[in-house]
Amino acid sequence: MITFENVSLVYPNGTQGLKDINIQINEGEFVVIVGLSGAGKSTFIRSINRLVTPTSGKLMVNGDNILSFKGKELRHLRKKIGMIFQSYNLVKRSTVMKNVIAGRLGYTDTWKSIFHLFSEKDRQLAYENLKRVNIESKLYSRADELSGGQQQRVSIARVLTQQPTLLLADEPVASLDPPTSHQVMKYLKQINKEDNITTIVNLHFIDMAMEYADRIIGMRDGEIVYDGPASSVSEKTFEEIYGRSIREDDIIGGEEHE
Ligand SMILES: Nc1ncnc2c1ncn2[C@@H]1O[C@H](COP(=O)(O)OP(=O)(O)OP(=O)(O)O)[C@@H](O)[C@H]1O
Repeated sequence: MITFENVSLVYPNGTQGLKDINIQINEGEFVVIVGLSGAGKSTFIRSINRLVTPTSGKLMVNGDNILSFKGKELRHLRKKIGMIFQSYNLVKRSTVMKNVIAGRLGYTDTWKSIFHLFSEKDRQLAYENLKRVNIESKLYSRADELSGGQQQRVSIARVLTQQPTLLLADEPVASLDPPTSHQVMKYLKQINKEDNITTIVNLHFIDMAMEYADRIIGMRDGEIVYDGPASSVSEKTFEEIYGRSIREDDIIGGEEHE
């Protein structure tokens, strides 16, 4: 369980990224955060694995206030939180397998990881996870030989190999075309349901949010301005969150290719 209690974040230049956030996210939920560019979605998500550090309040993750975490505690927290980025963050010149097995780094002694001494069990786990996202045939390809959608699937396999209890995805489909975006979102949703991994995704397309979210949190100017089940969200809700009428470019459209 994740609880934000009066959490605010002021960046060093004085910009207020988060303003007095109070919210609870329960185990196993699939939450989508929506809001215009600059609303604070990334800041919210990155606070949870302390890529950014809120400047006041309490941020409880499974009973601990992670805002006081340093060193070993922080490494332990990050080991259990998988992160998916818009830009995939793969090591481009490395093979798919090497990228995926890197998910085990948090569990491997430093000296072993330097020499790539991963156990057979770790290799098997990496392979199984590549199979889950249907990309095992690319095992020996270099990451930069793959399409954007394939690279994002590899990054999902890497995160699964980390065996996280929580998955954060910061605009995971922002660089993909509509069919590929649906495919990636379907994998994320499937993993959330099958493995009961709490999943928090930032998205800016409202049709995607409505299709895949169980719960939608709307942000504007660093504040939470909406929180409710996806089933009760309408175009009007988004207009309230965005503070303007909905435009064509707020919708991704399309469907997954079979
Ligand atoms: N490192 C930083 N230093 C100063 N201000 C920042 C920093 N990172 C973000 N901000 C500011 O904080 C606010 C929230 O940004 P954030 O990136 O969280 O929004 P977002 O909703 O994720 O937007 P986007 O979809 O464009 O990434 C914005 O005003 C942004 O300019």
